[in-house]
Amino acid sequence: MSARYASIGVVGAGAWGTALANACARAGREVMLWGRDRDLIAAMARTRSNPAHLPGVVLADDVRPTADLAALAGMDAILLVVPAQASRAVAAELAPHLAAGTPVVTCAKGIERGTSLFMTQVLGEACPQAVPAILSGPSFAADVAAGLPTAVTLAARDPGMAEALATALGSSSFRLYHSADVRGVEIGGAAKNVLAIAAGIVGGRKLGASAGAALIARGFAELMRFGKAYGARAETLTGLSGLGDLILTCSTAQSRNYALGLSLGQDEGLHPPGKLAEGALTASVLVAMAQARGVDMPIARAVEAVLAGRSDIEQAIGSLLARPQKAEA
Ligand SMILES: NC(=O)C1=CN([C@@H]2O[C@H](COP(=O)(O)OP(=O)(O)OC[C@H]3O[C@@H](n4cnc5c(N)ncnc54)[C@H](OP(=O)(O)O)[C@@H]3O)[C@@H](O)[C@H]2O)C=CC1
Ligand SMILES: O=C(CO)COP(=O)(O)O
Repeated sequence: MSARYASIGVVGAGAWGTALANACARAGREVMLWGRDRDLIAAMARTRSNPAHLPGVVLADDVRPTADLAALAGMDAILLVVPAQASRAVAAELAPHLAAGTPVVTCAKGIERGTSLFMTQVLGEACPQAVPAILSGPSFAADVAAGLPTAVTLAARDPGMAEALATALGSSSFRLYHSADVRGVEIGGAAKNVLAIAAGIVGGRKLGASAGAALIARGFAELMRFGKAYGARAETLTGLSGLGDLILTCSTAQSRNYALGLSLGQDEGLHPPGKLAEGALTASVLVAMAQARGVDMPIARAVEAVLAGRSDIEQAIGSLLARPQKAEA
């Protein structure tokens, strides 16, 4: 066992937090998994499962569920796995329990509404004594929990820390590539969710596989333009956390963002209700940030207009198809 990062605190006992806790245990780490719902945490400890968020998955023996954030004090590193819009509040609650210099790896995919801040920037404000990092890439919680092969990227500004964390958390089935391009990794995860809603709409409207492929390619052009405008490296955007996650999330209704788009495309409204679809929350801030830097994102704009009720699906599709044909860029 690597001496570094032997103990990991996972903050957030949803689908992804539970899957990551199991992945960390598989990598030989000692894991504490925090959730806010005391009843659910007690049931998880008793039944060694999380039927509320990840049914059918057995919690690894080395994962200790807790409802007490203070119990995470002294953990070598923290994974913050709550929704993007809840990350500031939860990080602020966690802050008093963290030693200076503790890495906090955000695993949420989104941009904070109201502040237009990326997830590591939110962490920097809410938990200033922590060292922010990000984990993102093509990885459904159910696949990771089942031990199916997955590969994601972990980025920290200090390349040595990124590599040590990737080594500590990775295993043969959960492969972690490391990077120093924090901004690039967080942009890919946030933007792809918005574009996945568009892909779902294409699926729901039965526009065909060719249209689906065109949507991914043109969506990727938008992600690249946005990323470059906000300081991402091109090789990150073409990697696991950018193109890799865009392809995954735009391809299957296993994605909650795609499933939301599918429902919109079938004129069934914002279904399935109660399921987290980060893209629906990030769309407006992504579009506003694109506009602020003069980045053209017609697909993201169309998604935002549909979600805001300013456009119906036919108008949104019509506006995209009516755009002037131009050189590919
Ligand atoms: N699921 C996946 O396959 C993947 C998800 N992600 C990302 O991980 C993040 C979390 O998603 P996921 O785990 O799937 O979502 P879930 O809906 O499965 O779980 C969300 C978890 O966050 C908790 N939570 C929500 N709001 C708060 C709050 N204000 N304070 C404390 N806890 C809160 C919920 O608690 P409660 O149960 O009490 O509501 C729940 O435990 C998202 O940003 C998502 O994009 C990334 C990769 C894969
Ligand atoms: O981010 C994910 C896979 O990489 C999960 O996607 P959804 O949140 O759309 O389910």
